[in-house]
Amino acid sequence: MLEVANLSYTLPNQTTLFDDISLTLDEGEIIGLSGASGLGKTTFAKVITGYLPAQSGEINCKSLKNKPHPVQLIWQHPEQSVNPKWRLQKVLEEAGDINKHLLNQLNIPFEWLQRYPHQLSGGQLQRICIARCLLTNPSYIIADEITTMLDPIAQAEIWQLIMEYVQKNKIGLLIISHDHPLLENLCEKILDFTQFVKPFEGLSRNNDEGVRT
Ligand SMILES: Nc1ncnc2c1ncn2[C@@H]1O[C@H](COP(=O)(O)OP(=O)(O)OP(=O)(O)O)[C@@H](O)[C@H]1O
Repeated sequence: MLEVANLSYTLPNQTTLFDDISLTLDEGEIIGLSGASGLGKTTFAKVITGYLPAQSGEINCKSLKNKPHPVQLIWQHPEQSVNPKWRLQKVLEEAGDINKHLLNQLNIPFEWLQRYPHQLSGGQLQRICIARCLLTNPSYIIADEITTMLDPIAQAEIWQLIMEYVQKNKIGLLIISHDHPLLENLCEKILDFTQFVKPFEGLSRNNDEGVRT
């Protein structure tokens, strides 16, 4: 089980982004996390996956000190999360030995591996990023707005592939999204990030409709 206890995060300007988050994610469990833009969901994801240090609170799970990290993040913008100068073979090899069966499962033709990132569409490149994540054999995955920029057909295809894989391999999945119908469709429960956020003094944030509050 992945356990997050009393996690808080304060920005360099001393604004507390989120405060006292505690949650658990079991292997095989699928949880949604929603909340308005700018509240700190991506920052929270980066702390859990080790890209940012935990300033206070605790993150516990089996093999947390191992490399690769047992909790892997799939980012919103695939084109920003790969080295544009690397062929996709090198992008994948960074995560582990390339597994042809996995590439087949994700509908990734082997010939794509000789291409550069800009030679794939957004949806195709996101499948490469998902493959890179899965090649690390994660116990938990955080999917941060991973299909927001894709058309509905590419979105449906990606979610079908991920759901099949995580269910078969009992991976815990935290889906961060503004898309409530998607979360209701895929998740056993949905958490509202707003509960972890203290109101800013003298500042405003966007709500889900993009309206300043
Ligand atoms: N290192 C930093 N220095 C200053 N501000 C930061 C830093 N990191 C994040 N922020 C700010 O913290 C806020 C939360 O950002 P974050 O990306 O975590 O929010 P989010 O809830 O994921 O938003 P979205 O739903 O739009 O992706 C933003 O206003 C962002 O500009």
